[in-house]
Amino acid sequence: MLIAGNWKMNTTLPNAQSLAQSIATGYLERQDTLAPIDMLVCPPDVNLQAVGGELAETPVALGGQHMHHEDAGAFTGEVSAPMLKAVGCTHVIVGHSERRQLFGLSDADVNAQVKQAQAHDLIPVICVGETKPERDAGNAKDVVRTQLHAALNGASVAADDVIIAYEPVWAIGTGDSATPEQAQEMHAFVRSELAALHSPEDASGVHVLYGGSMKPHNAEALLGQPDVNGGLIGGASLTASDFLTIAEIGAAEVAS
Ligand SMILES: O=C[C@H](O)COP(=O)(O)O
Repeated sequence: MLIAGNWKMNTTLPNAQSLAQSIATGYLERQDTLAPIDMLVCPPDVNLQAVGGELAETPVALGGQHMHHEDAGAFTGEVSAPMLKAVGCTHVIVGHSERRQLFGLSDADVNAQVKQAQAHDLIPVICVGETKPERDAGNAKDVVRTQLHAALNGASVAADDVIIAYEPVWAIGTGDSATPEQAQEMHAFVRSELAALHSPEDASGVHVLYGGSMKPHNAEALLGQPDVNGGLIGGASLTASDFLTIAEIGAAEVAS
């Protein structure tokens, strides 16, 4: 079980420090409860180092939200895997739908970034998911299959090397999450595709996270699905109490 927060383009430095302090304090108060699960936060790049400092006494991991597939060079505005590593990141989100839709990220870009992350011992959290028209047309699984196969072409699918996040685009930031049944159906499909691509052994160990309006009120039902191994949480990760409540729900699921 991995509970991950994607802060997106939110938090100035003081806000990020304050949020991270609250998460650290809350984590330490609940550490016996939360010990069985993994946690990750992905703040804006400019706040990574400060957030890492605030979380230093906890096992909460640090991740980037995006990165370029080259080590360095004339790529104004981008960050690289070595830069993320140097500030303490262990993970990086790759292929978020907002990067795909708003910044033109292609499947080929996602693939290059996945391989670059793995080459630098960063675990890519690969986001896949369909739009509403694609779901309504009955194409959701085809879209996810295409994104998944493209992202993982030539990459490692060992459980320690990759995380998949199923994020239906229509559920992101809308308050309209997938139903637990919809999530389970797609997560099982993702796992079957991973098994076909590589091996059932690898596929069974890969974390497949759900993202899209996961909140304290719906986390139990979503995290209770057998193929849902955690959440990639946007809005609710910006409130420490909500993020920690979801983590507690995840821990309870592990314990049950
Ligand atoms: O990366 C996180 C997802 O886009 C979910 O965001 P959300 O929880 O605000 O819907």
